Amino acid sequence: MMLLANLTLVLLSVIVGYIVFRFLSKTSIIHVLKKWWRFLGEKCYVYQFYKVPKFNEHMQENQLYRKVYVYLNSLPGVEDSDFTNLFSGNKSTEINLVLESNQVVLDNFLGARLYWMNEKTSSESLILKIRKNDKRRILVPYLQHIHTVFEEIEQKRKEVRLFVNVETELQRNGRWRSIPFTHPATMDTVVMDTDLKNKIKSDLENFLKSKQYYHRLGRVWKRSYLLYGPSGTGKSTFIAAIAKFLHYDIYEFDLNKIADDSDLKFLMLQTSNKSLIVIEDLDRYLNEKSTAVSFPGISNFMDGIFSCCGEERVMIFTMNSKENLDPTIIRPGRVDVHIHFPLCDFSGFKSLASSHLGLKDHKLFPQVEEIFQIGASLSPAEIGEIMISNRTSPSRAIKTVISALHSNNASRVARRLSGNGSGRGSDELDCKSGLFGRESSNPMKEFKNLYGFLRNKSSRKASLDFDAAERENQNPNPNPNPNSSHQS
Ligand SMILES: Nc1ncnc2c1ncn2[C@@H]1O[C@H](COP(=O)(O)OP(=O)(O)OP(=O)(O)O)[C@@H](O)[C@H]1O
Ligand SMILES: [Mg+2]
Repeated sequence: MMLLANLTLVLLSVIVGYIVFRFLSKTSIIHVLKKWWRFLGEKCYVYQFYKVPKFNEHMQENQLYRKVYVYLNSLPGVEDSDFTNLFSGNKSTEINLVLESNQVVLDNFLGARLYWMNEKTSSESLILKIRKNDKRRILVPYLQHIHTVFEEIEQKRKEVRLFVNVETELQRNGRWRSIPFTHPATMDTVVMDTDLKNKIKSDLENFLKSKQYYHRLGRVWKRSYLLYGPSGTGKSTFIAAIAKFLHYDIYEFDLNKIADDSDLKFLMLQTSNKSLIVIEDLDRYLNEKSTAVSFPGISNFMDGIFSCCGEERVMIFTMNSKENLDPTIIRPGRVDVHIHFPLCDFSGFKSLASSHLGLKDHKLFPQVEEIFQIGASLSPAEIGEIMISNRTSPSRAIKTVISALHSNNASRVARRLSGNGSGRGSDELDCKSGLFGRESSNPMKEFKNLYGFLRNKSSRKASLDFDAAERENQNPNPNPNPNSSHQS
């Protein structure tokens, strides 16, 4: 009897507690209590105040004010402030929160609480309130942190531009012409092995944070990527995605419009930092010797030794094939990361079906998988095109992909029978006709192996190679890598 009464009492207290909690959380009482609590807590400390005025005594704008202002308006704490202004941003859907005058916004940094007030009296200024105990420990790193965040925000706001070099005679306006870069590709829209994509993203992010590291090594702060694979596999699209990801301008070098080595150097010196330096189809220039720039000229350019005045460049070179090249052109240090873009396999097909047709599964998928397994393949560009033209009927789209794969397979077998299909050179010839042979019998498996290779063995290689697993297996003693610690 006693036990039952106790149980009822506990149950009743839980119900009452729950109702009170619901009531408090639905009303503002809990916020009022929190505010009082904070107010009482604040009274127990001694504070120091710093004023950041908007203008100096000569009425010139204080750059620090602008940095702090942009930083504060990006803080999640602005949303919690009692009063916040809403403004439309640069893009039509963008809404910015801007702190109202005399509102306080709270920030946390390295375990310390900091209070900012947007003071608008006779002169505008921002006031920082910080506990005296915390001041010595955090003030300097906190101001550096504000500077870094401000730079990141500014970089993201900046319009990305595409620069192309023009012939010498137009020199009076400079050699670069630019337009806003509005390519719609993003890291999300590029079809690629997810692990590999994440690995590349984090490689880029690590690069951005590595200024001190590169300087300590006495190296130019640049990172170079080689994107190679058959036509239509997404190399150029991936460059666009990287530019968006980094918010970097693109400088695309057309080597046919460059007079000689010193002209190349001159153009490089005219690029700005925080930019992508791109040479598309580098293998074509080198193999066909179609440019007036010499081999050492290109090598020096790739080494980044021209970036005397600015840095933070990401260099990207694309190629259809690494074969038939002088290997020194893509040696470690000159090219840091090799990324293979293979033809589609079944998993790539499924990603395209999902993005282009909204299909996660379909009764014809097993049939598609089967034909991929016997070695047929198309480029993502070809499969994507078929899907776009048949997007009103997913079944028709898949059937068309199946017949395209069948005819690819038939021509592959015919080539093999006629003795022309065994070498990689002939695969590349096929690239030009639009129907491709495969560089490996199972590119995605190869991709995954390669990625596994990167994860397990990158610490021993100077350049990351997403296509080196097989070579690595044949060579149990690869060169040790002195620079690997920042790479993975
Ligand atoms: N992996 C992919 N993910 C998404 N779209 C792709 C992919 N590969 C190709 N495409 C689509 O195919 C078209 C051609 O791709 P892209 O120009 O990037 O190929 P590429 O590898 O640069 O070819 P090339 O070697 O001929 O220059 C683009 O419209 C792109 O949207
Ligand atoms: Mg391309």
